Amino acid sequence: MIKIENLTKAYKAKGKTIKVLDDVSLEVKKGEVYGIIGRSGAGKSTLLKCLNLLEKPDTGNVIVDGIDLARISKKELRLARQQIGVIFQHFNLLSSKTIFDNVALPLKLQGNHSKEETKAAVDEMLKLVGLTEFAHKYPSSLSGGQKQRVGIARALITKPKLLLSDEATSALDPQTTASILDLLLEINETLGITIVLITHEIEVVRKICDKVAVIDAGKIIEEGKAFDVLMHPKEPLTRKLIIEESSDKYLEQVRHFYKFEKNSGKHILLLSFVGETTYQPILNTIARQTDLDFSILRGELDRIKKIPFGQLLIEFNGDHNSLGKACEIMQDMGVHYEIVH
Ligand SMILES: Nc1ncnc2c1ncn2[C@@H]1O[C@H](COP(=O)(O)OP(=O)(O)OP(=O)(O)O)[C@@H](O)[C@H]1O
Repeated sequence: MIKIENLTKAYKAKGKTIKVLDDVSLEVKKGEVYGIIGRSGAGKSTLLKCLNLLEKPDTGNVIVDGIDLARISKKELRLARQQIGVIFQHFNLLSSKTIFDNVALPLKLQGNHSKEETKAAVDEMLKLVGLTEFAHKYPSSLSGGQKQRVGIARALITKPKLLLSDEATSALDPQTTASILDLLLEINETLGITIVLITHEIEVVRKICDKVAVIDAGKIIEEGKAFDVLMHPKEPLTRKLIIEESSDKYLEQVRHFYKFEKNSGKHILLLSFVGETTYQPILNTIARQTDLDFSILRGELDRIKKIPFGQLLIEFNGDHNSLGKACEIMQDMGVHYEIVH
């Protein structure tokens, strides 16, 4: 669906050249939800804007649905953009227009739809986002989550194949964020629309992304299935994003806490369970087959997209042979473990 090849982009400011995208290549398959995560200033917005040529890359190719957007005429680009919907962090609604007119706007700009067609299309979109009864209200009377629903309806009214999301949930509280992410997932699954989103929140990646790319200083430093990257991050920055913004924070706290008890003879392990292994009686098995005692320091169950996973932070007490045996058992049962201390 999307192929970005060797993209570079630099801005000139005050006589200096700042390289914002540095040889970025990535591929998004049809129907995927693809997340691009990074810290502020990493180049996320610039990369997203290159996907619909709102920013023109200095070099490289932006191929969307087989068309290299950087190498077509303005007229062709206008047509290609009709296949790309965009939603924004601050919704970008027109405050002087009703919800109905905001959603109808892209069709009006296309200029070739009858009043009846437009009404039918807007009604369909408002139903999809659950705002039918808000058609004649104005944006100022809506909550943030409702405004974003209007933004989504407006983005989808031209029936695009691709939806770009520019930090669409960053201005929303956690509960509203969850409902908007659910809506995006429903749209992806029922309408088959490919979604590319940029975010600085690992939670967004965890909830809806199939794939994720981590961007830092204009370079993609890690890329892969969201599940693999979240469970086994390779790069220190990815790990930091996960630890800073998710409940994995406790791992850092434990590292800090146990730093003073180096010779305690205790071993702290973080166990990660994926899919079916989540439901296995691993601790029971270890207790029966080794001389280790254990205490559970912390545990949680969650999902990455739809795959269940669990994490347990365990303090094992016993000799190294027993610990080795426990590690073998975990390996045999498909449980990933990390010796924290
Ligand atoms: N039009 C511009 N002119 C000059 N510099 C720019 C321009 N747009 C972005 N930049 C610079 O490019 C870098 C990347 O900006 P970009 O907005 O792509 O990052 P980001 O990862 O989206 O950050 P944030 O999450 O804070 O929005 C920043 O250093 C920014 O100051």
